[in-house]
Amino acid sequence: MLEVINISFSYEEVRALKNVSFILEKGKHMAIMGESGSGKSTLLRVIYGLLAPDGGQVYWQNSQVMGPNFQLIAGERSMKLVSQDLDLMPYISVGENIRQNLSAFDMESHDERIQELLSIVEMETYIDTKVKNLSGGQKQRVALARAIAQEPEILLLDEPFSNIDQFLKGKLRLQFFANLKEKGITLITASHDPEDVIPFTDSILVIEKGRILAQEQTKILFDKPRSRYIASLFGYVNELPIEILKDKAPAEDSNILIYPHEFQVSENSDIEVYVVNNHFKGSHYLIESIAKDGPTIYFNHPNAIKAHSQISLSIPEPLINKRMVSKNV
Ligand SMILES: Nc1ncnc2c1ncn2[C@@H]1O[C@H](COP(=O)(O)OP(=O)(O)OP(=O)(O)O)[C@@H](O)[C@H]1O
Repeated sequence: MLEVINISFSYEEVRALKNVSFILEKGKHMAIMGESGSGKSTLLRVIYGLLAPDGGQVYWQNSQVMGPNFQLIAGERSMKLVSQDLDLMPYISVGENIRQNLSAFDMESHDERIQELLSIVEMETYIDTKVKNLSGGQKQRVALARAIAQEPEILLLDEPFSNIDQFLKGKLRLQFFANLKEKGITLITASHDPEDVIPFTDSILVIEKGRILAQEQTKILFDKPRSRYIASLFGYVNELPIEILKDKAPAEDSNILIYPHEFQVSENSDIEVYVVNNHFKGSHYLIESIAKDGPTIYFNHPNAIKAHSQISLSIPEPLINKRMVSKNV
């Protein structure tokens, strides 16, 4: 079990982490999500032992992770961090970069293991290529393979797929995360891309301005987000005044959060909108519209809808109660 207890950290003027606490069970996969600058990378660096916190402690399997002031080589040995700067050696080959992270024992099995690791990230054909000649996405894939060369107990990933193209990303994520689960490796992934994490994590830790807003199972967080900030981590969300539901509106001074795919187009319903624009999304259109009483509403529809058309939208009843948020959040 990883225990992060009351961690605070400042970079001179900036208080990057404020009283951060959470627990992660061994073998579980968790994402840290939050806007740019919210403290995700800093938190990973404190957990790994690269930064010494101003206050608080980190424990892995009941022993304390000692920070840089207590170790000759910074970084906890049972963990691996793949940071945004990747930390590869540019002038040696892909294969040799990985070999550097394999154990000094069992040397006869190294070639086989390097092949196996490169196949997980689909880089077998680059084994002899110097790292300096790779693209940004290819370097990320080598860094991922290198990080699991000697199966760490915890893997910490900072925006691990940010430079990898869409063609490969889907398959790579499936293969890579499935491999970690199979090996029982505990995982923390910092990301602001919902596609990177939602299908692959057991839970999400939401962070804003260095404070934890929520730690919840992924599906629960999506179904019942407590604020627009949290819902926005899953993609675009509409925040509408509850009065838009007319006589169905509960007598509360709240807003309601609705994702674009949740609206239903139905005749004579409460929300009448005029279509402004259509945005093609591949499997559907995202329709931009304006409600009669003012707010802009985005909803999904299988087809494009003519601009200026009048459409009636409804919100499924079960969503109404669980999506109300205070107007001040
Ligand atoms: N080396 C540094 N010196 C001073 N301030 C820093 C340093 N690194 C980060 N910060 C500040 O600390 C805060 C948290 O930064 P951090 O990099 O942890 O955020 P993040 O959530 O990982 O952002 P991103 O998603 O853009 O990578 C930000 O306000 C940032 O400007």
